Amino acid sequence: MSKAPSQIPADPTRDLAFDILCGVVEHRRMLETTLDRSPLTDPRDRASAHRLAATVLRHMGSMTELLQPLLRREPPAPVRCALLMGVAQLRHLETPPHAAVGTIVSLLRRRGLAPFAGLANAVLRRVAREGDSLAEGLDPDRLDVPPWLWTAWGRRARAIAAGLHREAPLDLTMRPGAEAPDGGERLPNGSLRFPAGTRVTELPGFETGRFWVQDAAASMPARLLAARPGQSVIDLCAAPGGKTAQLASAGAKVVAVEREAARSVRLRQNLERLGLEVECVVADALDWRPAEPVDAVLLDAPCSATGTLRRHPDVLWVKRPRDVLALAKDQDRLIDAAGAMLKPGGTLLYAVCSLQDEEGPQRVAAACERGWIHDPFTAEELAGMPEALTNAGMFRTHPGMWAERGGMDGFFAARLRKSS
Ligand SMILES: C[S@@+](CC[C@H](N)C(=O)[O-])C[C@H]1O[C@@H](n2cnc3c(N)ncnc32)[C@H](O)[C@@H]1O
Repeated sequence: MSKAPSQIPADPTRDLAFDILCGVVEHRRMLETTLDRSPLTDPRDRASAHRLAATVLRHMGSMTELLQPLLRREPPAPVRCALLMGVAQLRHLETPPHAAVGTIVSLLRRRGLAPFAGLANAVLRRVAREGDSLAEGLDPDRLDVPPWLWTAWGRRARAIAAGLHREAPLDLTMRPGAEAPDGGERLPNGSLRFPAGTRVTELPGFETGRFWVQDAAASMPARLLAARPGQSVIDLCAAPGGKTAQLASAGAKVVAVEREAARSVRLRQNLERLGLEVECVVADALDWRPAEPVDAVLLDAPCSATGTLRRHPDVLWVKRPRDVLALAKDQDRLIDAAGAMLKPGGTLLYAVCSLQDEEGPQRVAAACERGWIHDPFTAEELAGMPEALTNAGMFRTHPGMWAERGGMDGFFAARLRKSS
């Protein structure tokens, strides 16, 4: 007999994970957007919901394939999301089978999908019993990446996919001269690495601003700009401020330009915690211009963010090829806006957290056709991360690099000079 709704146990964590997944699958809504809108306040519940949803998104292709022989017809999208949550609990999150099945059956009843509760019960029990044989012969690396991305990544695809299946560690950038918290691994590029799941706010020195969170690869563009004390630098597209903090703590006079007012508040809060003085401007970098042209601009341009898929696996299923093309056009416009802020001969450090050729090497080639001069990075400049130096003197990483150390985000950077 089916239970009356009042008898169904509440489970806000799984409800939120379900909402996140339906948002991604049905509306191409980013995970953070649903999380931001959720009324759930308990940080542990939010973290659990995030973990469950992210696990589904990381393994979505292979888990969908595993379910295929167990379904006679295609279930509605929300039911598929619930089934995937069940499979993730059984196969990737070590939830005991009775809880993995029971929680999904309850979820379907709570969410007005009671007619599918029997199906979920039968299908998930089979996955619990026969999951290993059902998974035999599947290629998770290939299946968990949408075909357009697999093709675009070419020879890097398998290594990137393997990186996607690992949870990202926590990397910190230290303020110059600050004492490092115990227990971290010092990486060759200078970042400090802690295991995945480490809570940054609990590390000694967080409140007093001795460090900030920044993936090892993400710390490289500002390191490569090598700002000098007193040098005027504009940081375009600045929030939440990891690169601004690097430039300011190197002693540069930094103006940080951010278009979104809410993100600019976060930028200011982060800089305040770090005790760094920076002029923060809320403006569109396409229109804003400094009073005087400057020596250097760092442009960390908005992009598809495919380089961050270890932390944001929703990117895989939300972004489309046409998004990459639109973002690439925006990047051309931002590069030329940066040109209008620079002195003749000034330096532009263009960076994106993208793995796509269209956002990266192709933008540099297009900029050179418009009169910019590409100034290659040298092996000495990239001594801390030599594997990231491309033959053309650009900086490029992907999540499969440094696999034995826990990987890194995908980033691209190149140095351009404004013609004199
Ligand atoms: C990739 S994030 C920047 C990350 C940041 N540089 C850091 O290291 O912490 C891109 C940022 O650019 C901002 N943005 C996008 N388009 C912009 C524009 N035209 N002008 C200024 N900021 C923009 C977004 O709001 C977002 O905060």
